[in-house]
Amino acid sequence: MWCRGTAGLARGSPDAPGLLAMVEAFYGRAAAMVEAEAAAGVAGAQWDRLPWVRGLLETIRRCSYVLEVAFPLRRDSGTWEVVRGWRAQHSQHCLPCKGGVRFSSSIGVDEVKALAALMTYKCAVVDLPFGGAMTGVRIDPKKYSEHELEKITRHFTVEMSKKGFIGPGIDVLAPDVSTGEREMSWIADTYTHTLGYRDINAQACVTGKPISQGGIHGRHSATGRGVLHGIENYITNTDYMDCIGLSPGFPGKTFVLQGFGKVGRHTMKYLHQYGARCICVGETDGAIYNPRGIDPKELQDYEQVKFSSEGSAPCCQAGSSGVSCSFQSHGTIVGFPKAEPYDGSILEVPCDILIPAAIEKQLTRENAPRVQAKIIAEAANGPTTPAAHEIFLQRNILVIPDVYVNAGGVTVSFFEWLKNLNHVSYGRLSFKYEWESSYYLLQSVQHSLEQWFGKSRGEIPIIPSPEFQARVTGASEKDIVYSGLAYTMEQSAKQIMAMAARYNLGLDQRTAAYLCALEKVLTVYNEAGFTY
Ligand SMILES: NC(=O)C1=CN([C@@H]2O[C@H](COP(=O)(O)OP(=O)(O)OC[C@H]3O[C@@H](n4cnc5c(N)ncnc54)[C@H](OP(=O)(O)O)[C@@H]3O)[C@@H](O)[C@H]2O)C=CC1
Ligand SMILES: O=C(O)CCC(=O)C(=O)O
Repeated sequence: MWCRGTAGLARGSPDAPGLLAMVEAFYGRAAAMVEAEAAAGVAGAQWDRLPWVRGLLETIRRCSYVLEVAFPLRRDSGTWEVVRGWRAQHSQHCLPCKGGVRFSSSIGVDEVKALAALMTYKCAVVDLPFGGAMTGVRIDPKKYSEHELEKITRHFTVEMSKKGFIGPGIDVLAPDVSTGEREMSWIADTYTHTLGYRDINAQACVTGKPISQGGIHGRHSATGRGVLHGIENYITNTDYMDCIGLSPGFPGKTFVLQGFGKVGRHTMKYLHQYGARCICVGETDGAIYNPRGIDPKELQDYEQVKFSSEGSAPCCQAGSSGVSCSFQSHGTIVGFPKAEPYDGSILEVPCDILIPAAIEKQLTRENAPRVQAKIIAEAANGPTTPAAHEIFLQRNILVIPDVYVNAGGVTVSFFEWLKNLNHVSYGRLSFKYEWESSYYLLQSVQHSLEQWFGKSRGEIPIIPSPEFQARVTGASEKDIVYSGLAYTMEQSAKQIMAMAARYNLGLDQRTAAYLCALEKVLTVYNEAGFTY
């Protein structure tokens, strides 16, 4: 295979200042490549084909709807303030739209539009029947009490309900930065008791819920597990590893993680389980380094120290579900005793795999030349600017793009949504039947052997292998979810790699992933038609 594709390098791209400009630059590159081939493939008069395809591509690029909300909040202190937020529905080529809810003091309408567009492309890459959406609420959640956060979440949900920006068939929300099960639970409860009260599927208006509210086993860890599989599909591919000069497989590889939140901590756990060694973790308030490796469980335990009855440290936030909390927390990785504090830029630490799992625009024209990893797995959305993307291509660094590698979360959200629409958990109807089928199968093998060979030496024992035994007795909803997730990530990796080969893109997997997404969305628009 070609390590350095000719197509990707030909077009330079300015280092886009904003996330929206970045996503549009990546989109524009893929759109320009697909245009001619797409025009050749559509029906209609020769002269009309290119304008038609260009019209479709421009329609896909633009965000379809944005709801801007401003509402008053009475603080616990008795003062008032106005909270602002947005829900963007980037594309309705498939319904419902799907995407997370972010609480951040730096979010604005353009970031929300960009993140919604990424959701459209991501869902298409992993073949989920959703358009893309995103919510941003401009608050610093650390400055609000739980009671205030609940009021904000519920108020925002009501506003979205009134305007058709939430509903199981319209627009389905999910966790993102600084939101989790607790907020999803408030959203589900608010919607089902207001606009959704006559809808038996109302719970499916949001995913990432606690199990008691219709959540699914495995959603917590889904994005991290998806990142594991996303990297696995490349790191076990000898062609790609030869290109970047890395031996295949996880064992012995080192990695650096930025962001020890919901996505980062699970990514760290799985990579560690698969034999890779985390040597550096960075958070907003500091970083830690240990070249011999940092144990993910020990780090998590340090961050969330078990509650001691006399203790007085603040209660943890992670996994918050509204129920009383049984942990005390350092609330930080800083001070972890089995690592040194690290003062430099963690993105530049020598390692095999760099995993930005925090926020956007971390890898830029400025620091990209100093990155020393061979693989960058974009667990976060939009961590790499277009200029950095070009630098990584030139430096033969493999970037596994966000629209593929962090799609595990939304994939399992899809499974949760289906579970809610089906009103039954995965496997409930079939587990016992399958167990009995396996039992009867073994029994009939035993009887057949005994009929053939006789029973002179007693019954012929049939001993299931541990793997078979575990499969028939130990299957759970989580097993089914994990297997569906692994399958999805594997299929999509194959599609992206095939696309990269078709367009001679070499290591430019981002453009290949965008091309996969574009082809699929284009097909929907082309076959459905898109104007009145
Ligand atoms: N949750 C999900 O299912 C999915 C999330 N993503 C993406 O993954 C990323 C992380 O999301 P998620 O884990 O859910 O969010 P969380 O809020 O759970 O965690 C984010 C973590 O990153 C830390 N952080 C923020 N800024 C920086 C920084 N500049 N340097 C180092 N650490 C930083 C935060 O610390 P602090 O709290 O102190 O600011 C926090 O610990 C986002 O880009 C999100 O869009 C992608 C797919 C799915
Ligand atoms: O599960 C979802 O719908 C969205 C998850 C998410 O935040 C993302 O994929 O960026």
